[in-house]
Amino acid sequence: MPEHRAAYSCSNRRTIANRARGITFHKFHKDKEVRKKWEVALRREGFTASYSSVLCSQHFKQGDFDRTGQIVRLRDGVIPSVFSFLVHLQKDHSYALPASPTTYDQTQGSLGKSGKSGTREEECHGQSKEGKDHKLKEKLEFYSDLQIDLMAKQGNEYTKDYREFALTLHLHGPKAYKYLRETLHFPLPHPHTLQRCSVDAKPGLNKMMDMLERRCQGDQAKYGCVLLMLDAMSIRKNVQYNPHTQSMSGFVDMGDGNSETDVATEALVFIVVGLQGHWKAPTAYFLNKSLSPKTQMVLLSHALEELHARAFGWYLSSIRRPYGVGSPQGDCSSLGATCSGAVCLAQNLPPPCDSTIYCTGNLLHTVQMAKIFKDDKHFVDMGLRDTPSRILKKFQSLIKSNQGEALVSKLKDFLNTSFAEPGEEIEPWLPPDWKENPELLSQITDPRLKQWASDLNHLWKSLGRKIKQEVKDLPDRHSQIYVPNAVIVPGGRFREFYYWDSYWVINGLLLSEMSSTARGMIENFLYLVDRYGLIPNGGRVYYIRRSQPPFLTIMMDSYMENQKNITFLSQNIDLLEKEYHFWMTNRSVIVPLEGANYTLNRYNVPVGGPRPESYSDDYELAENLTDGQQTLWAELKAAAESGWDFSSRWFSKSQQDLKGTKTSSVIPVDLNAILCRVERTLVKFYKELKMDEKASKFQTALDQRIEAVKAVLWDDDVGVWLDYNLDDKSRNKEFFPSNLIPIWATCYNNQQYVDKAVTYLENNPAFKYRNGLPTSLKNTGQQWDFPNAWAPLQHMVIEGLEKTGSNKAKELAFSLAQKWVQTNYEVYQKYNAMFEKYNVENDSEPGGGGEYEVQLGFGWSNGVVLQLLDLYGARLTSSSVLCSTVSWVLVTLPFIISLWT
Ligand SMILES: OC[C@H]1O[C@H](O[C@H]2O[C@H](CO)[C@@H](O)[C@H](O)[C@H]2O)[C@H](O)[C@@H](O)[C@@H]1O
Repeated sequence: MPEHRAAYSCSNRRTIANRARGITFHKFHKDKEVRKKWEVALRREGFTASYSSVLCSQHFKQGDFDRTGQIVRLRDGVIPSVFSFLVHLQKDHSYALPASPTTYDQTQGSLGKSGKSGTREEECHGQSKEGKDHKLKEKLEFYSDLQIDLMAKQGNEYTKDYREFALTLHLHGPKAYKYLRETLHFPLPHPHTLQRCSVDAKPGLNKMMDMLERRCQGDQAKYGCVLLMLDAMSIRKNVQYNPHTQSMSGFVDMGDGNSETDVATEALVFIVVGLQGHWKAPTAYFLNKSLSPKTQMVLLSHALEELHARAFGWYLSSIRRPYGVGSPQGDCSSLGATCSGAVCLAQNLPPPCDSTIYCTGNLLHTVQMAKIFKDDKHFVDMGLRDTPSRILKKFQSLIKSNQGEALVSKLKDFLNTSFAEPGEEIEPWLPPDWKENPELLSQITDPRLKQWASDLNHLWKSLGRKIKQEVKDLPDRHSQIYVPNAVIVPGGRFREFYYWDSYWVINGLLLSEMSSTARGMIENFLYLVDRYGLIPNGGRVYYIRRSQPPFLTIMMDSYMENQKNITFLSQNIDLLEKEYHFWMTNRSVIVPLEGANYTLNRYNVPVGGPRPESYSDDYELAENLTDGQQTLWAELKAAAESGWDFSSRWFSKSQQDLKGTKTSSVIPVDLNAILCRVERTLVKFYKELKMDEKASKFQTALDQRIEAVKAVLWDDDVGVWLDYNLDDKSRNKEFFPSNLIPIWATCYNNQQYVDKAVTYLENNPAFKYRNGLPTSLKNTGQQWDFPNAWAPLQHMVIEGLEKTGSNKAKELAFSLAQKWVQTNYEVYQKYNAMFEKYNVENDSEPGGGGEYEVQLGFGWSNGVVLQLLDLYGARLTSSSVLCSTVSWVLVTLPFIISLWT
């Protein structure tokens, strides 16, 4: 009767050679109970020993044998314990790489409960799950780059790679393996043969990562969006000698090459699960003994970094912790996650956008950190000359074959050949509604100001841009976001539209009688709300997950005041409301104060990674932080969302510099004032549209906000509105022009607030500067601080004061307008240019500081000057009264002298 070797992967036979090596063969024990134990020890599903089943002596420990007699016998009751299991057989017992389809399904289930998986999946690609067959097909596709090699295999020899592939495929999906082998007749080894193959399944990262990376490059949509699972489980102490690899296993092994003497009692397994496409891949495992939560976190962040470096887009990590080790809450919070109980879902922040060229990945990191361009924005504004996946492939091979100095020079060549210069995707655009002599010019008395206003009117032509059709056709080759209508850009490095800048641009355009251009820009914003649910900071993909101060409804108000186009309003009112809801859903927070709860808004951008357009600055700023890098980067983005990037306004009390930026802890006066004005405008719009229910809904929202602004932001001692800090539970007493924006927004219900605030301004040292109202009184070197002054802030303060009805306020308003116009005019005379910001301290100088050179152009500065000339055209002068007297004397002196002589 033939013998059956019962042990998995055992190839020993009764041969002379084996007998010479001392290998003996042993029948299964007669005793039922002992026999059962042997069967279990074999880990063969459904296996029952028959009379002919045998085990060779290599599956027993030395001490299991009684060698006293002539025949080598097994001692009574011993159980075989030495096996070289393939990893997929280890799963039920110890350190298995969880590869069965059930693991995947369970994962889906647990995520489903938390409500995260579905949401992420939809957010990522918006598709639903597919059927079983499709799953199988996908598994096969997953390996498609290896199929050609397989079909080409000749002869009986299986190469190492080939064996590794076969083992990995079998591990990954036995059904797929069977299908390939039996239905498609791939020359794959029989699963039994496979059992004899040794596999390099050592702890640490395995080759799956490489395969995934290849897959991801080929199909970013399907493979770029992944979930990283970390599973920790207890294992039985089990030290074994593996004759195939001639090594011992069972000790602590972190895959770092260090030999440990402790026996492993725990296994950590990392599995990458495709959120789109139903695939999963075990990518790493570690054997350890009571791993500290901190080390677990280190391993997890390495795994995340690995994904990041290999250009995987979105990822979440789900952590199942072993019982009784550490506090899940503490561990998860270091990753910015929230947990409950022993199971927690750590959500890694999404990157600024999904592009593995413009927003995440090794290419972005390498180019920006090589500092090839003076301004990081240069690289992320370049278009691609080829598909993203081909460009990434080229980059990978460049990296592989070049290091050190050679890399930078090769990178430059690569950028020259694979990328287009910034701006090639847009063309200059002459606004068709541009007019030589808008009515506004005739209202300006000072001839020099009149000429200047005419120059500014001409500037619209140089700031007009139309996005080329190719951006619409091949969006993934451009960082520029497609919008249907041409735009007026700020200028300089800002080659795309900016959200809040456009409010002052549109106001200026309306004064220049260019209402079609203004309307086109508003339509673009409506299109963006419709498409993305928010208006991005600016017209680039790297701005897509953050916005800017919400001016859309107020822009529409400017347009409506000018054009009275009720049809346009009624066609788009829903989108105005949709944008409002974005802010209320994603940027609101409940502020508990003195026993009441108030709903107010803040800037908050839960998005990870450095800002792509300022990558190296952000990266270096956070470089020495042991934890909290992601948090700092998110806070910097929130500051950018405020439009005040950067400012002492967002610094925390304990750290008064850029590293201390904690924007999301601040309830900003200006944001809430702007939303007050949005709510008031929506009430007005709905009344005009005779939609009373909606009007009263927004009236209620407005009333509630006015109450909340009063309770939380009004400070009766200081006599003005102040930012409220959620961490310190206190108001920031520093001067900022934003403290006065509620006047502009009419976000109060009692005139006495205005009177007090006017007195506050009049007595504030900030008011004394002859070149305008500074952004703050702190000189931090940041651009939204002293000594810089910005057009939008001057405008909101001046227009607010002007409309209060108080004479004192109107006087202050005019005085500020005169200072601002004069400063801008003097700088214009000196540099023949308009700037984005100005210096209140030094005469005739633009502003400075911050992370980039001061820019010329400049959209909002032009718009604000035109607005002030419209408001006070008959009174404003190009120089101060003293200066104008002197210049009058100088002009008229020769005439006087001639009369005299
Ligand atoms: O590149 C750095 C930052 O540049 C922009 O901010 C500044 O310019 C914008 C356009 O004029 C303006 O809206 C903003 O208030 C300025 O601080 C950009 O908006 C930022 O997101 C970007 O990080």
